[in-house]
Amino acid sequence: MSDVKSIDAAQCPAHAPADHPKMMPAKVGVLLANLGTPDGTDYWSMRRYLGEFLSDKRVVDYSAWVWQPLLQLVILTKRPFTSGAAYRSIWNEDADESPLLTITKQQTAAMKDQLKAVYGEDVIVDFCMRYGNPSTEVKVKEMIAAGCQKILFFPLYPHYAGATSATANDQFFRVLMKEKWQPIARIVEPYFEDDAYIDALAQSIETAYAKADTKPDVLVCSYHGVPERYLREGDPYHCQCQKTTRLLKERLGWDDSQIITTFQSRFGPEKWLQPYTVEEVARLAEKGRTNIAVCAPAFSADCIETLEEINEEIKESFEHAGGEHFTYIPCLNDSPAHIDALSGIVRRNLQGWID
Ligand SMILES: C=CC1=C(C)c2cc3[nH]c(cc4nc(cc5[nH]c(cc1n2)c(C)c5CCC(=O)O)C(CCC(=O)O)=C4C)c(C)c3C=C
Ligand SMILES: [Fe+2]
Ligand SMILES: [Fe+2]
Repeated sequence: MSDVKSIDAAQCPAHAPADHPKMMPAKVGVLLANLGTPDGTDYWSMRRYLGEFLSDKRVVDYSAWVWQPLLQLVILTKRPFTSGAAYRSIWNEDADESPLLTITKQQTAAMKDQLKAVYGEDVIVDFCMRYGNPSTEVKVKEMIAAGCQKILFFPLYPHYAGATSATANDQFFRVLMKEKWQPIARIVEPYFEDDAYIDALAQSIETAYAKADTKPDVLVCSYHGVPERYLREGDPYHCQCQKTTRLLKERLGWDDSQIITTFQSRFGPEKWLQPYTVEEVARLAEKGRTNIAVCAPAFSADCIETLEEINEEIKESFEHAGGEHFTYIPCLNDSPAHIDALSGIVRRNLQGWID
């Protein structure tokens, strides 16, 4: 059974008058964090979201003097329309929210169930977003108000990137900076080589291959890109992606001809990590590899970049170049193998705090 050490007002008789702040029984918080998503597909919802996201210097690191006029006067007058249309094509109309939000809620509910079975009521599980809602600030404050004296912060990105994991962590610590009584904090490490994560990916691929009418010639592992310069400046994201593909290849017992690494979602004029997925799938089709599968191991949940970019734009590029069969393999989302992997990572990281 779990045992969270606590202090309460009774242990502090000298300060027990009526105005003593209310002391909750001590809990441990597990806060899952993803990127964020717009509240709606209209121009202003899109502009608010993109404005916050693209003003983050961890994402676009140009000097504000150069970048902000371009962003505010050019990019944010056009992109909210084009991105809004892309989001509309994948929007979860029933819940009136983006798929990323729906799936993150499902993942959180499944994690809550698993961790409650182990730790009972002593662990509180919730999620937050780096941009938009529910914000990191609101969720951290809620956890503190609920008595979380320790918080495990878990950015749901298998691979570390300054533009994702680091900025999520920055935001978490920015919130803690304002607290009189700061909770003890831990950050979960990137899990790109975690056995259970690789196994969950492998299982999803084996299932998709077993269902396919004809076995794909090649599996394209398409990772979200970053500017190539970020790699030269020390960001390990590229190497961690390459390692995931290698481990996946070994786990599947395949050779180099059966699986490749590519990068997608290029933004702006700079050179990004290569090869670009959109070009590589066309090259594959031209070389006669007309039956391909594509998976997206860098995304813990399906989102605009997978459901729209891969399954619409990239598929179109492949078919335009003569490709015949395109299978998109969904992200791990709330699949039992994924939830087991994530829960295992959380349990390892809670050791010493709660047993
Ligand atoms: C402009 C630079 C961008 C960098 C660098 C970048 C890195 C990066 N992003 C993800 C994961 C996601 N990105 C998503 C959407 C998205 N990404 C960018 C730009 C950069 N990303 C934009 C402008 C957008 C919005 C959509 C659009 O207008 O094209 C999402 C999906 C959000 C959703 O609501 O569905 C995810 C997830 C990673 C992993 C990464 C670097 C490693
Ligand atoms: Fe992105
Ligand atoms: Fe590398």
